[in-house]
Amino acid sequence: MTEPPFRRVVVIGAGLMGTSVALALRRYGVEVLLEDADPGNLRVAVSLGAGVPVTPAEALANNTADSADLVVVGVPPSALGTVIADALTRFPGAAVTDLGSVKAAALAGTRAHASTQAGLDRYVGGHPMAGSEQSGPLAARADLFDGRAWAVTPHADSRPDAVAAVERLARTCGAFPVQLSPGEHDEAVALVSHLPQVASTVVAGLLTTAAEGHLVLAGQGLRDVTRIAGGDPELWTQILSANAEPVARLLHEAADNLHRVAHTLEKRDAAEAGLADLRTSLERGATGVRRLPGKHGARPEAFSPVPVLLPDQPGELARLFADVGAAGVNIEDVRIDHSPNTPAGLVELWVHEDAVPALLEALAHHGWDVHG
Ligand SMILES: NC(=O)C1=CN([C@@H]2O[C@H](COP(=O)(O)OP(=O)(O)OC[C@H]3O[C@@H](n4cnc5c(N)ncnc54)[C@H](O)[C@@H]3O)[C@@H](O)[C@H]2O)C=CC1
Ligand SMILES: O=C(O)C(=O)Cc1ccc(O)cc1
Repeated sequence: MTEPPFRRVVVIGAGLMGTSVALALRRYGVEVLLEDADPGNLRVAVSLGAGVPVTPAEALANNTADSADLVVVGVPPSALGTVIADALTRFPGAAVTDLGSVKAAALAGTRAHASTQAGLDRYVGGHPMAGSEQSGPLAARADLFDGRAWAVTPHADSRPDAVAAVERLARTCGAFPVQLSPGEHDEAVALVSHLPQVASTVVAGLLTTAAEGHLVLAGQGLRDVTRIAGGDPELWTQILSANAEPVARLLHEAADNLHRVAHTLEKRDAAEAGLADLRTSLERGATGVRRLPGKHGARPEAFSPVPVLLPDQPGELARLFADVGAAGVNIEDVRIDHSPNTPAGLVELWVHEDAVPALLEALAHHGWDVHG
């Protein structure tokens, strides 16, 4: 049997993220010790098979301090500085990383709380770019990070072996590491994570006053745009306030763009030029979305959607996948639009452009209702 990638890893904070990391490591037989301030969360994480529970006192008594090679801190942003600094003291032989969404503030908090700056060279920030709008260990998944980016953010004094350990953690969890400075990371996530969160929240907020009868019309587009608005308000208050300046700058820019669109719509009778402005805004959005990388951070590929009507009966999705697989067509992505009160769902199979003719033929052969 091949050697596990780590001997022993301590995860502090066994919520959604910490427990997902622990479950991902357990797949490779890594020994995982779990700590959490909330005994209920700790119990759930242990019952899911994420690792062995320890209290800080037990960790010391068991000599864990000497034998852990890595400590992963998965606590909320406001607790990161104290918990990382404490871990550097308690585990003098280990590299220490965290999963926090904002990196400059985590580093500053660690510096402020560290009893000695000497151990700081074992700290390397980390941020898996995967998660969910849910929190707590019950929502954890071993495959949460598969194919996702994982930001690794060394500071000027980070040791190369600590950086290597964090990159190994990312790869072991199925992600691909992307190295950035803490400041560069915070600028990047302001755009790719924090601005979308606020935009989703603002749109979803408008739904609170909508008439019930109007909400029945909601389709997949609205659900796509508002899913992340369901995230924990306390967690997001901490994330956004820790990255306030870059996020506020982008929000002002987005607000200017929204004002321009609103203004154009109000003046639409005035001139064709107004419509041209509107078209330009819509085209800019379409151009932006095409810039998003595809699977594993690769250049976006030419995938096409093939919508199939799926009867709402047990086993239909499995039958559809089996028919597609038998035709030798690889499904790159799947979206399911299931409107309430309908006896069927719409499944969008995203496949390589070249595979579309073979897929259509196979679907017709097996009697599937291809939509549109
Ligand atoms: N939720 C998400 O989708 C993502 C979250 N993150 C980051 O991951 C970190 C954890 O977030 P989640 O797992 O979503 O939160 P969570 O609320 O599911 O888990 C946090 C856990 O930390 C524990 N905890 C709090 N203070 C502690 C302390 N002082 N010592 C030990 N345990 C403590 C809590 O009891 C809880 O079990 C945050 O820093 C967040 O910014 C990063 C990427 C995605
Ligand atoms: O649910 C999703 O799709 C997310 O994007 C979750 C998420 C939340 C916070 C992060 O710092 C990173 C990812």
